Amino acid sequence: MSKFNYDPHKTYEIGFIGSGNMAQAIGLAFIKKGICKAENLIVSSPSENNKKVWRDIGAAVTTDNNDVFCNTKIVFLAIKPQYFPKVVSELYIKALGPLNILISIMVGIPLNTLQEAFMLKPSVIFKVMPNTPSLIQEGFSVISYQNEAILEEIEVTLPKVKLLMSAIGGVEVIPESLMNAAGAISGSGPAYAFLIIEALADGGVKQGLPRDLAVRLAASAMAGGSRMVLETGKHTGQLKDMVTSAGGSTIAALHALEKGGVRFAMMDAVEAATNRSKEMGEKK
Ligand SMILES: NC(=O)C1=CN([C@@H]2O[C@H](COP(=O)(O)OP(=O)(O)OC[C@H]3O[C@@H](n4cnc5c(N)ncnc54)[C@H](O)[C@@H]3O)[C@@H](O)[C@H]2O)C=CC1
Ligand SMILES: O=C(O)[C@@H]1CCC=N1
Repeated sequence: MSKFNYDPHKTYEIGFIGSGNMAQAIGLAFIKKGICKAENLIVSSPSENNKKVWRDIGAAVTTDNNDVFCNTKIVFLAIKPQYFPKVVSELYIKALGPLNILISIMVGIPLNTLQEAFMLKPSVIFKVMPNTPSLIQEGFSVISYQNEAILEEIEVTLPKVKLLMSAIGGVEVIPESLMNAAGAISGSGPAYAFLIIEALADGGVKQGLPRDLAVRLAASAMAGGSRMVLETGKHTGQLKDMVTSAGGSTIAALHALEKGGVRFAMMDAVEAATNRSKEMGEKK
């Protein structure tokens, strides 16, 4: 077992079981926003991959998940859902230390599966679907908790979870029944945006634009359009009509997009991600 900066006698504020892309997007943002000092943050994963960034900022790094689970107040489960059964089987569930909030960001894994595995008070376990723009504090997290949670207890823990996630972007508490569909848009959505930006840039390159200019133009148009939806509150159709001059260039492009089935494809994408999320949460 390799450990770096790890103090077995210390209680850590925030910990991640799994130190990969999403853990980094959240954890590094917490440190950048001053939510948690690096020395009070601990991560674990079996391999030495993606550990350098954590060492470089001075976080505690270990290969033993129990160093996180048994010594940390707020623990994020940031492993792939496929690894969850093995990970939880190796945790000292009964040797509970200072843990007072457990946040699963694993797509698909339902709250009742987490409850059965950890047997914690329902007000301790949360399911959160964040996204990678959290890294630049432009994320969005949907949050759900167990219906069985006692109101007085959830009124203590839920605000802490909302405060954490709101430090790195927007937050919304929703019923667990909506989490798969919500994650299909907000969790996976950044990947859809990157694909669209890449495709628009390809179109620009085909018309003679330098690649880097085409990418910047595409990304700015997507970012600006998104900000207009979020900040004006206008209907997307109204905003689209503000761009689409009669007989102009935009309507010609929109015609091509509709002919290419872009709307159909985007709806299919959300359905595919929702179904895959449900599938990953099903007990094997
Ligand atoms: N990447 C994203 O945009 C989002 C990811 N998520 C969820 O976050 C979780 C992690 O996803 P990513 O960060 O993208 O994957 P990743 O592959 O980048 O990171 C997974 C981490 O888990 C570690 N790991 C593997 N086996 C382990 C074990 N037995 N014990 C401890 N750590 C172990 C790996 O070494 C790696 O550090 C997944 O459940 C995913 O559904 C949720 C929302 C968005
Ligand atoms: O692709 C995945 O499974 C994860 C969950 C949402 C974004 N990435």
